[in-house]
Amino acid sequence: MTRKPLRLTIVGWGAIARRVAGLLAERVPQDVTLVAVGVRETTAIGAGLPAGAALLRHPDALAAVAPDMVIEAAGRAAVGPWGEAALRSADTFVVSSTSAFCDTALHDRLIRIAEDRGSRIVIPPGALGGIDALSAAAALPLDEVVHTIVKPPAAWRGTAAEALVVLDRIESPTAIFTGSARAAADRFPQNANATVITALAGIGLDRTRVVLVADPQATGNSHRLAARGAFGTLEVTIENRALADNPKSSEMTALSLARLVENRVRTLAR
Ligand SMILES: NC(=O)C1=CN([C@@H]2O[C@H](COP(=O)(O)OP(=O)(O)OC[C@H]3O[C@@H](n4cnc5c(N)ncnc54)[C@H](O)[C@@H]3O)[C@@H](O)[C@H]2O)C=CC1
Ligand SMILES: O=C([O-])CC(=O)C(=O)O
Repeated sequence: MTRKPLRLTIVGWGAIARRVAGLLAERVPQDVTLVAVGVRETTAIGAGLPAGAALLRHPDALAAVAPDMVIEAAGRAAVGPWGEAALRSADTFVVSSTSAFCDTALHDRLIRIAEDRGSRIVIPPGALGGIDALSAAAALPLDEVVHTIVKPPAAWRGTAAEALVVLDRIESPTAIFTGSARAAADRFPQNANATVITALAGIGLDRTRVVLVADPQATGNSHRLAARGAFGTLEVTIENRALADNPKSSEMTALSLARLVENRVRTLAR
């Protein structure tokens, strides 16, 4: 029996969205159709929108394209409106801007809609490695989870870090934040989404400890997860290359999203 191509919509058309669309077009062209791209009403779209993909300027337009899966790769503000519409019209809503889940009311509202409609919210591993192990380990008590993110100063430009340190002048690794995952993702929504992934997989937003570091010697974005509990201990470090179009976001985030979609259409998921 032949499977019908997966009808995919991506919300956002920035560094991650374009990379994911490119990877899927290259790797599984027959199995996935990008039926639409969701943008803000004010967004000017340059060249590069795949042929046949509709441009949606409002979440209400989602129902008409009948997607199977909607991937958000836009920003924290997009998760609520696009998520509500996606969970009503698609079976799966995949969230990249996971900092949105610091808002408990939003989290609960999306869960309620998903339960009502029989749809699912999926949190991909994003920029991280080892999330599968942390999530499995959380079936037993966890004592401690620490997530350290190290990025070059350029990745912290345009964020709350600028009020704390003079990014152009730092000469050695400098901690710009230490605290909970909730506070990290709230203050650094463009740079600390991954801490929410860790928190949701492990011991939650308030118990997960986070350290954010600006390092003038760093050439990419590194994430170190350290966890201790009844399962044993875990230490995973990933040194990610940043995406060419956005130094704040890692290439791995796009690769991981492409894998998630490919696994949905592959006979052997891996
Ligand atoms: N979960 C994870 O591990 C990671 C998550 N991220 C997050 O993923 C998101 C996308 O990242 P990038 O592609 O690198 O960012 P980007 O800035 O390159 O692209 C975002 C695009 O979304 C559009 N956009 C913004 N708000 C929108 C809205 N309300 N509705 C529709 N479109 C909107 C922008 O115009 C832009 O084209 C960001 O929130 C980023 O912080 C990034 C890296 C890792
Ligand atoms: O988690 C985020 O917001 C982005 C990040 O650190 C990465 O892509 O390495």
